[in-house]
Amino acid sequence: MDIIRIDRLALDTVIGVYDWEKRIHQRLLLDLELGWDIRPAAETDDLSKTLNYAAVSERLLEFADRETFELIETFAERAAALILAEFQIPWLRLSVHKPGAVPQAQSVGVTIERHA
Ligand SMILES: Nc1nc2c(c(=O)[nH]1)N=C([C@H](O)[C@@H](O)CO)CN2
Repeated sequence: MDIIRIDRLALDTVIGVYDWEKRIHQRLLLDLELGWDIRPAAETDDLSKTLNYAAVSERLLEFADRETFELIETFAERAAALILAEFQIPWLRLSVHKPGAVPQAQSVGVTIERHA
């Protein structure tokens, strides 16, 4: 299985367990590894035969803009389910980073792997 990557996709969303967090937007950074066979696209040089990373990114930005979350775990699971279902991806690994959540850390986060 080949991998199509999206690195450090920046999203602003309402996320957090504390009351003050429910009144603001905070930045999340996503790393995605999306399982895909890239050979049909490489052989034909045809975008329609591959997974369009721009379309995936746009869908995630829209999702983050419309929804609210408490936990980054919830964000990760729901984002993974959405991408698996809508883009016919067999497998993905998704990391969600929340920069600044712990002042002494560059970021905190979760990583999940899911199959369709
Ligand atoms: N495992 C988690 N721990 C914490 C989360 C979370 O989403 N998952 N969230 C918070 C707060 O929202 C924090 O980010 C505020 O700074 C605390 N722990």
